[in-house]
Amino acid sequence: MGRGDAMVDGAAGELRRWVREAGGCLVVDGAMGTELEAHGADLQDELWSARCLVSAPHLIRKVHLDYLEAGANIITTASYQATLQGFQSRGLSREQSEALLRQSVEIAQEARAIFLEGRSKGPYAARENEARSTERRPVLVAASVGSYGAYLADGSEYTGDYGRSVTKESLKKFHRRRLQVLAEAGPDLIAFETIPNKLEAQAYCELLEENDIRIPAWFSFTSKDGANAASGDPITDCAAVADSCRRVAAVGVNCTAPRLIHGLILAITKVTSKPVVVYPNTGETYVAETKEWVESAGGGGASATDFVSFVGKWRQAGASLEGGCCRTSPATVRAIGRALREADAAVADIDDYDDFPAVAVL
Ligand code: MET
Ligand SMILES: [Zn+2]
Repeated sequence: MGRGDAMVDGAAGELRRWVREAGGCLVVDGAMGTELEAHGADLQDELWSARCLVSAPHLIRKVHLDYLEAGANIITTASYQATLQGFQSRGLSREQSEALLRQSVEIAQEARAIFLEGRSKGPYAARENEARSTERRPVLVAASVGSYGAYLADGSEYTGDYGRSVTKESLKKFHRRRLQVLAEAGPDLIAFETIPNKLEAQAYCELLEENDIRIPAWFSFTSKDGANAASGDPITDCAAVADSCRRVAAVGVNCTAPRLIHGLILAITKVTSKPVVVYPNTGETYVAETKEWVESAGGGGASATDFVSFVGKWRQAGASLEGGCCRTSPATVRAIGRALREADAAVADIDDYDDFPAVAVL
């Protein structure tokens, strides 16, 4: 990390300020795609959740609002699988496609406005206690950029296998305009999600620089073994790429089994001091052919309760942004927030002991 470089603290520094304002950690929302499906949306389509940008924007707004009500500090837009190439292959014009990308950000901003307004004058007596403890909590919109594998819709975000013809330049070309459009829509953060390999992280890093994107970004990788990104590139190599990029504010892992997360946090914190973001799935496996999630061979699936039992451990290991990915829900996010508050209260208690004479600790 180029210390002394003002921009380094620009991106990571701004995010750190939000983390501080939230009391030490930020709650990221849960799944968008699978939550839309849980509400009855049919996403058996190559555009997946992006399909709802066209057909059911009100549903997307509802999911954002549900996560805000559940205590999320960060809501992630429905642009994960929204690409100009994907929309245009469906016959939409370039203008229409760009408008849909912008709308993904606008829908989230609208949900935030409704949420904040409701809190200032709305009837939230029943939520009073909870509202008070989170009164000044930051509420941020992260524009989702799914990996190239998400566009391919063949599950390759979980294998990192893009084939030989895909180069850093072709990845840059693929993501460039989409990134520009999303950035121009004015989100607070850009979430590069389910990155399966080092090459794509390098491409993003160069794009952020070349396009002078000043919105703090996070790079979030997928892993199947707890030590490497999905492609087999060591997670430390991937995190080091993110660390070297001054526009990157946080580094982490998403859509990965909960049981693998602890080791990954420990590995990532070896190579970067940037904030760490984790938002695992429930531990099930995605089958691209049928577009379904199935129980992983040998188990490993985590119920909401199991998932939440990990939260404090991840916090201790160094994660300061936590949420959920596929198959998690507002209930998971509510439980994550509660577990994080408990973990931080426990740490505060231990700190208090320092003020007592040693004998009092015994
Ligand atoms: N933010 C995206 C979503 O929850 C991430 C999907 S990972 C396959 O829909
Ligand atoms: Zn996911």
